[in-house]
Amino acid sequence: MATPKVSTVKTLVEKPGLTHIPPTYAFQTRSASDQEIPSNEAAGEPEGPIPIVDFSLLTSGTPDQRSTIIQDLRNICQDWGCFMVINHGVDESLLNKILDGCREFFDLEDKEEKKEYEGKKILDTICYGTSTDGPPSEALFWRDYLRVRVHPEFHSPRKPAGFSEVLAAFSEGVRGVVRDLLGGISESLGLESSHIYRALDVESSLQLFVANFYPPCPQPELALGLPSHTDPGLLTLLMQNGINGLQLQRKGKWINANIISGAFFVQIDDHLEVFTNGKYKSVTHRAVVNNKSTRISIAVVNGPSLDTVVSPELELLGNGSHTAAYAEMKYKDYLELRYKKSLNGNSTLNHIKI
Ligand SMILES: O=C(O)CCC(=O)C(=O)O
Ligand SMILES: [Fe+2]
Repeated sequence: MATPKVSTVKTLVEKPGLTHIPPTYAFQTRSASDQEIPSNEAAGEPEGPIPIVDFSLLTSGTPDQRSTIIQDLRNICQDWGCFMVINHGVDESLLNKILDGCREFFDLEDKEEKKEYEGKKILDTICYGTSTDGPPSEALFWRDYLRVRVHPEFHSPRKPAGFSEVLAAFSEGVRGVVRDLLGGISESLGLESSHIYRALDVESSLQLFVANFYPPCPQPELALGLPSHTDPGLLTLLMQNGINGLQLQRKGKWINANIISGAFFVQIDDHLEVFTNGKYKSVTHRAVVNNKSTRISIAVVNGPSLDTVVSPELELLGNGSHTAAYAEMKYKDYLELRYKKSLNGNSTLNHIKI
């Protein structure tokens, strides 16, 4: 059956005099798990601010500083599953250029370049769309997006001019940060620094670049930008245009992730949860919207290679004294399974939990 075309939220807000959201975007149609905690109520920071990791101490600190940061990473990954990374070495001007480039992409006339990338599937190279990227559902989300496969082969939309060079430099910079973070995380688990990188073929990592565009919404308390979900990869690095809207589920509450300007917000994803046999859990998150400013976020989902079969690492199972809590699965098959379902609430991880 052909997918009915749904207009983007950008087109919707450009119509003059929009004071109410169309009923298909209304929160009441959401699953019970999203309704339990309405979008802006109960959001706060009950456990103190999100931890901050100084990346420069991991890469060029003294041995003492490095071992402290690795111990911090162990505690943070176990307790929070997410943190902000400062001093990551990716040039601030590059971060600004990629944000500007994404805004220009969303500003292209719909009839031009963007049309070519509509309605594609998860493993297609470039996809532009609205709402979530699973199968069409009755409820819609206040979000347009561009998703591009940038590694192991690099792809890019042809427009806007110069975007491709910026995207290549940005995704390479992110891969460098991911490599060193995975090194620190490996050590935090008592493994050799290069262990995760080698075991999960991160050299050929599937790296997905996702730009999310959330225009002002006239009734933000009734709509959501993205529903509750976890990301499928190993680590997601996220940045934004200075407008907050990301929320994390922590100890049964939604809390606001107020991201420091210029920092990367790092999340543990499903496949680090599998690899660590649940010691480090992937973070459930969602995006709320506001009625004042357009929010753009960029989430880079860094995975193993598509052909890597991921299973709980034997060395972390204590030589057989713990049993594996997740079944093994090829990353490619996991992605296909995940994008067959609608995003709302249910984690794909539940399919492989033993
Ligand atoms: O916009 C955000 O803050 C969240 C984006 C996100 O979760 C995603 O793209 O997977
Ligand atoms: Fe996400």
